[in-house]
Amino acid sequence: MTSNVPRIQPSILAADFANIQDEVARIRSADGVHVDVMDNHFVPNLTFGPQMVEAVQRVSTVPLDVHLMITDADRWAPGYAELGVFSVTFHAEATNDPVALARRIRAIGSRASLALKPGTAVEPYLDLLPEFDQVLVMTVEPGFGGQSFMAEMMPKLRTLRVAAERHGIELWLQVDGGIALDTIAVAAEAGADTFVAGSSVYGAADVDAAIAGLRAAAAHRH
Ligand SMILES: O=C(CO)[C@@H](O)[C@H](O)COP(=O)(O)O
Ligand SMILES: [Fe+2]
Repeated sequence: MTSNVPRIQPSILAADFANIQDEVARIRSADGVHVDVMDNHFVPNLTFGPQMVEAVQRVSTVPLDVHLMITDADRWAPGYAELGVFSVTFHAEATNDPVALARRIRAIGSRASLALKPGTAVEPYLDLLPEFDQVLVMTVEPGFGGQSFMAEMMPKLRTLRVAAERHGIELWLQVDGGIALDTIAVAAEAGADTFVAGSSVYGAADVDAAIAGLRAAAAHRH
């Protein structure tokens, strides 16, 4: 995945599941593909498991950014790293030991990413940031695409950006939920550099134009 910012990662949650190979090919101009794994327990929705992630990995020309919305991440997340995906995101609310899990994911060879639900404070994690490659600040309640962007999450991004600079680390700051042309600049200005976009990309008539438009709107603020 390019380390050039801003990075745009369309979410295949908004794609046509009956046509997934073409849907993944359609976003080849993006910086990655975001794959939302949901288990009907951590969130009230059910999507894919490792078999589907492996299939997407086989046909994708862009790196896979796997977002695990599952309980018991300590048990299941390493298996996704073993598929060879670029990045594995697990939720802070779903692990007993985020540092140990991040170390396992990194040792297997994927980037380790920590996600925070809207109600989860960022402060307890600030001293641990060097253990992670990315932090995902959710800007909707996880579970569904097509929800409204929560601008009140922006202080978390600012806090994370300052803390990453204090640590002197290259931490990717990802936002997920309601990212569109009218919200991406706000998130970029608050410090995000990596943007998940489901409906605003897959719902567009011209997917390449949507990706380019998002990139331009976010770049404006960097
Ligand atoms: O993780 C999630 C939802 O829980 C996301 O990745 C959604 O897929 C984003 O969809 P949009 O809000 O961009 O439509
Ligand atoms: Fe997601």
